[in-house]
Amino acid sequence: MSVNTSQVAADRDHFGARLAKAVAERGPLCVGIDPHPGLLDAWGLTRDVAGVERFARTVVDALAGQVAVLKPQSAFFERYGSRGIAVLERVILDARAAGALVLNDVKRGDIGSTMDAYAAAYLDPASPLCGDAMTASPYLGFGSLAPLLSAAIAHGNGVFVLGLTSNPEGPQVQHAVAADGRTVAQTVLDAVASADAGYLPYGPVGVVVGATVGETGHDLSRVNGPFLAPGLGAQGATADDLRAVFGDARRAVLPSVSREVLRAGPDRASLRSVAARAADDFAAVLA
Ligand SMILES: O=c1ccn([C@@H]2O[C@H](COP(=O)(O)O)[C@@H](O)[C@H]2O)c(=O)[nH]1
Repeated sequence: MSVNTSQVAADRDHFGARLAKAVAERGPLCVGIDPHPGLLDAWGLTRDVAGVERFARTVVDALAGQVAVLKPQSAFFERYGSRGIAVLERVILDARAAGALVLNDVKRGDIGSTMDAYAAAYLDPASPLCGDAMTASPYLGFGSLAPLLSAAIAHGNGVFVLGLTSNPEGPQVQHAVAADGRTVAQTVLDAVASADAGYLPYGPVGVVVGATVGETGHDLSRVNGPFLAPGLGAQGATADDLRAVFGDARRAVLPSVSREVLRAGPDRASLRSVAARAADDFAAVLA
């Protein structure tokens, strides 16, 4: 696919370089901010927007100065309408101000002209919802993501494209074989590899590969972008699974954990210590 690289943000590094720096300084960990109703209960918070706000601001307060990436799961904020979105805006602002990169987990995918609007919403610094990166679905065709990729490059931000997702239903679509004999997921991995060609240490277009997927036989070796690896902890995968899933590609893996860390709250010191231990465990496997 072709992406307009002529407008690369001149004032800061591209996302791959920013992510590599954050991981080098803070360790390989992305913590999800997923205010599940059950977690609100466990934290002694109300199941409403006030509870979500207290929850999310506690996570930011505890972890934004420590972990490389925070990943708010947009659905948990959207469910409360405009007041939930206002909380999300504040989370993005505060987390970035404290030094964490923010990955908006929104999994957007639509026709190209609508993707222009999603690009403006999540990747253009003029938007209050702009973070450092967003998640996107390539299942309307990888080419439909072109507006996101162009905007990401223009603004020094990133996009994580769903490749091999952590859920058990994923293989039904992602392992299906396309007309050229490759699996659907392999076509996504190869398209990501093309989009990131030439970048050092890796490019701004990442791919989601769940730590739960096992050894699928997909070729990850040509991908020159970061891998986001959810599925650790609550979904059953462990640090050791990263070695089996990613093999030699594991230098570029960003492990992502939500519930397993969030269960340590609301005590901030406990959140910090569980996150620090997770980052150390992952670093040992990914070295
Ligand atoms: O393949 C995918 C893509 C995204 N996710 C998201 O990550 C977190 C996982 O939460 P846990 O509590 O650590 O299970 C959640 O926000 C998902 O929407 C994923 O799990 N798998």
